[in-house]
Amino acid sequence: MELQQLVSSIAADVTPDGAVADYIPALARIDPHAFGLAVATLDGEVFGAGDFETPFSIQSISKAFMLALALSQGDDVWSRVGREPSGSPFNSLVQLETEQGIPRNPFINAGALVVTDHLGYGAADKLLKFLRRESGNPDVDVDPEVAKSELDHSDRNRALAHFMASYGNMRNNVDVVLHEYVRQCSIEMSCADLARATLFLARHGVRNDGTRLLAVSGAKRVNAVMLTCGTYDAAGQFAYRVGLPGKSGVGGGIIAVVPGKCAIAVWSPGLDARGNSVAGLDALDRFTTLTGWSVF
Ligand SMILES: NC(=O)CC[C@H](N)C(=O)O
Repeated sequence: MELQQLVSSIAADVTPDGAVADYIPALARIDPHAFGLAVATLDGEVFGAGDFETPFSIQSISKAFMLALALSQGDDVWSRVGREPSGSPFNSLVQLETEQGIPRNPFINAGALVVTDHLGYGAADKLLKFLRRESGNPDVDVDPEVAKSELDHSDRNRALAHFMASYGNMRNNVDVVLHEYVRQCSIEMSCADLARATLFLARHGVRNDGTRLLAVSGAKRVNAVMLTCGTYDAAGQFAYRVGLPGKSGVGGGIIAVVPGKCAIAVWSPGLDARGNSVAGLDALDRFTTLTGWSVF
């Protein structure tokens, strides 16, 4: 089947379900029935269906790009954050105390706060610049309303950051780190933008302009951490059903990578209990089952 036909038939077959994230009030207003799917092939061509051009809040999908940016500067971030699945919710505090303020991985909130701190002041602007270039969309930007809403409801993330600071694992002021973090999470992109922006991970580290962000081994590592940790305490289920490196966000988006072939972005705001898009997971499951494209 042609890719366009495949993407359209998956979009026609899935049924949006689940509950919209409401702990960030600005996200609670999104239509839970929206659904978009885009597949970008290595040459940058995009096949999309449904609401694939509608911008949405990328939330924790930003964590995958932030890790890539941090690793493009070297490996030293690994002295401050682990790379094991947490088996705990994305905003959990419990492991931090027994593990002396070193978060399990860069894709739970604690880990992403450390990566943000590692990149320091201007981290969100650096990410924005990268995403605009890779997506080819100069209008990619932060939604200020979501950023404010998130900052106004950031007690949990603030607690995580202060707790890590107490172990000496925060270099910058917690307010600065939180400001950078909520801006990254509040970036709005469409599935088409995200699929194009994720292509460097399918191209073993090579950006859309042919330059390299990461060495082959660096891209392998980001993909590996996405596979094992990208969907929090559902990473086992995601690997089982989808069989690809993936990263989700509570805005209802998920990116996934087929190394050497394509990047996929799917969006449907209804979430399951672990904070992953119900229809997004279903669509990716169908995609890898129908194409046989998986890392296994
Ligand atoms: N899983 C997510 O997408 C969580 C991101 C969200 N901005 C938070 O910090 O809680």
